[in-house]
Amino acid sequence: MVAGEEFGLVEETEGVDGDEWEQLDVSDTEADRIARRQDREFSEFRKRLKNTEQFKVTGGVFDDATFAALYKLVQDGYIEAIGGPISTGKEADVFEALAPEDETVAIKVYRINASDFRQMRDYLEGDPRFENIRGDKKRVVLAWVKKEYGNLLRAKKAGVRVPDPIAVQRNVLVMEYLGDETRAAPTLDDADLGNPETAYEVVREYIRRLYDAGLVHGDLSEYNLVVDDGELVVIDVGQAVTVHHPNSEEFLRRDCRNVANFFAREGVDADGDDLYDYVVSEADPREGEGVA
Ligand SMILES: Nc1ncnc2c1ncn2[C@@H]1O[C@H](COP(=O)(O)OP(=O)(O)OP(=O)(O)O)[C@@H](O)[C@H]1O
Repeated sequence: MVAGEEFGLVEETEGVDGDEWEQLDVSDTEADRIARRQDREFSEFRKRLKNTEQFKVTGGVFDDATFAALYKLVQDGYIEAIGGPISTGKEADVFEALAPEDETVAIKVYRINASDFRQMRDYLEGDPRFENIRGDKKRVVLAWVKKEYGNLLRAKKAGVRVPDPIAVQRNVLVMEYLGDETRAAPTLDDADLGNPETAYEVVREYIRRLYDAGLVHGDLSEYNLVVDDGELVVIDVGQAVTVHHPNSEEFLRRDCRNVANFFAREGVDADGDDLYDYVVSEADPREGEGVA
C-alpha cells in the first residue's frame, strides 16, 4: 500500500502564504486572481478530503472553517492526510493523521457549536493568559484550543510527560500520536499496569510538577492518563487551570481523590487527602507566569 493511502492522502498544492502576500505588490486584479486560485484550491482540497474512505466513515462532520484550518495545516506542512478517528467526544474528535516523513500525529478537532462554552468560560476565569476573553462562543472555544496547546507546552517544560504539542490552527490541535501501528495507547483503566505502586508514584510526581509550574489539571483520573510503550502520559489538559483560578484548590483536591481512589482499587496504599497534602507541601507554585 502506498504510504498514506489508508489515510486518504491529500495531494500537495501550491499556496500563497502570509509572507508571500506581504512581499507582493499586488494590484487588485492580481489579488483577485490569487484569491480565485486559492478558492479553487481550497474547494478541491475539501472535495478530496470528503471523498476519502475514512472520512465517509466518520460521517463528514467538519464545517467549512474546520476544512480551512485543516487545509492551512496541510499547506504549512504539519499534516498530509487525515486518518481514522481515535475517539469521538461531545466537544472534540481525535483523529490519526499522516505527517511528512511517514510520521503519524494526532489531531484534536473541537466542535465550535456543540461545545459547552459556558463551562469552558468558567475554566478560563482567573487565568491571566486569557483575561480578555469573555465574548462569544467561537472566541471562547478558539481560546480554549490555544490554552490546551499552551498547557501542553508548560507541562512538558515542567517535566511532565504529555503529547508533544506540534501546532494549533483555529479549532484544530496537532500533537504527538501516542500508540503504535495497531492502536492508540490505552487509558490507565484499560492498560496493564505492571507495578501499580510505581505507577502511582509517577502520577503523584506529575501532579506535583504540574502544580509547581502553576497548573492544576482539573479533570485528572484513570481516563486522562494513558500508557504509551510502558510510559505514563497525561492527556486532555485543555481544562487545566492556573493556580490563580478561584476553584483551583477544589479542582486539585478532586484530581487527587480520583487518582488515589483508582490506585487504592488497584491495591496501592493511596488516599486523596494525603496525596493533596503531599502535592501542596512539596510544591512551590510559580505565580504570575505568562503563557508557556
Ligand atoms: N495524542 C494522542 N494520541 C493518541 N490518542 C489520543 C491522543 N490524545 C487523545 N487520544 C485519545 O482520544 C481520547 C480523547 O482525548 P481527549 O480526552 O483529549 O479528548 P476529549 O474530547 O476531551 O475526550 P473526553 O470528552 O472523553 O474527555 C483519549 O481518551 C485517548 O484515547
